[in-house]
Amino acid sequence: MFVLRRAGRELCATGLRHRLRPGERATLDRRVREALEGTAGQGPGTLVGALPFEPGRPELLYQPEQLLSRELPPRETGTGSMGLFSDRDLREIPSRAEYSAMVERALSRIAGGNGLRKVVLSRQVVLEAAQQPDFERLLAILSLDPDITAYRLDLQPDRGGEPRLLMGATPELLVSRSGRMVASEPLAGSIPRGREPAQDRERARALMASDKDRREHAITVEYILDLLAPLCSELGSPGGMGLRSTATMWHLGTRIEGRLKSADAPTSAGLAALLHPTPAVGGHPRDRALEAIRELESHDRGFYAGAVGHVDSHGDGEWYVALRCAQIEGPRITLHAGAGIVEGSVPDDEVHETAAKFRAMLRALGVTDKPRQAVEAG
Ligand SMILES: C=C(O[C@@H]1C=C(C(=O)O)C=C[C@H]1O)C(=O)O
Repeated sequence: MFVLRRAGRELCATGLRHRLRPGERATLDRRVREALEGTAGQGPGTLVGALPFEPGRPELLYQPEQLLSRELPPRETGTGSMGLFSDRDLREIPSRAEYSAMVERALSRIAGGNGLRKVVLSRQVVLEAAQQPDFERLLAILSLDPDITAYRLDLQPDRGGEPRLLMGATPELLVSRSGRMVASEPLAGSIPRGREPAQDRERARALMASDKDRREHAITVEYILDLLAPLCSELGSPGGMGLRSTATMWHLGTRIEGRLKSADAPTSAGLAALLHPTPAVGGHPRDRALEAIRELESHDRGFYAGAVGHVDSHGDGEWYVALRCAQIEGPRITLHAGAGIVEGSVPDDEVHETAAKFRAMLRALGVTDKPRQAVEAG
């Protein structure tokens, strides 16, 4: 099953009819067009799926058996919890001290003058549950935050056995295409929400005023504008940079909108492949950042920080950055979170930022106070 659920709308796909032919990421747009032409008139005219973080790894993209797009009644808002981990423990990989040391190493590289300006480093929280979570319920709880898009992706849609899933609640639009209109809404520069309203407002103000976060943000916006500019006749960010929030985080965000020069421009999947990974999840310059991530991170990102979305036979569709997610394999749940490092980043702050980014999923899973303190401290 594949589900994408956001304010008032849900796209739900079941079954697998045709899997996209594997190939180089640079050929994704062509392969997507071929698949949509080859299956025209048979089954839904849409492919759904995800791109993994690593550009060299195979995508998971397929034509489903059924596709249902429907309006949803206004969402309930609030928070909920599954109470799954009452007496279980949680492991942080790498440990906070090791993550902090990774950030130091990244800062040395940035200062080292090889051109690296930004790198996003991530870490994991691994939970061993007593039982496999109820996926429907987890998605429903994640969907209570009106500022996110909740998603569910079966990682082995054509195989039986123990389910392997990616579920999450992302605040970030990588790219959407509707006819000639293209949009992207990168987020970069973050601070955890405050517990009290006055503290919360103060944090938002501090984020907007932070030179380090503004630089981190600007790198991402410039990168996306540079890549989209050759394809667009009009392109800009009319609203400029502003604050975005989720139930647990403040972010700096910019909505970028453009008009494609030609109807033959890349499909939404092709645009996702062009932009991904942006400096919001990789770094800048892209290849240097990917090299640094491969050397400094010891875990596999899989689909975390990749892109999840859909594309139809007109090329339309939307792709979200696969953030705030958990990979679920039976009772084992792996959460991922990362933070952008630029000159001026403070290792301890990045530890706290990543801890806060785990919160939405940990709360939904109902991790009890003991492990929650371990992750939420600060
Ligand atoms: C990498 C993550 O988030 C990304 C990094 C951000 C930052 O460094 O400020 C902000 C939003 C996301 O683009 C994550 O949530 O794991």
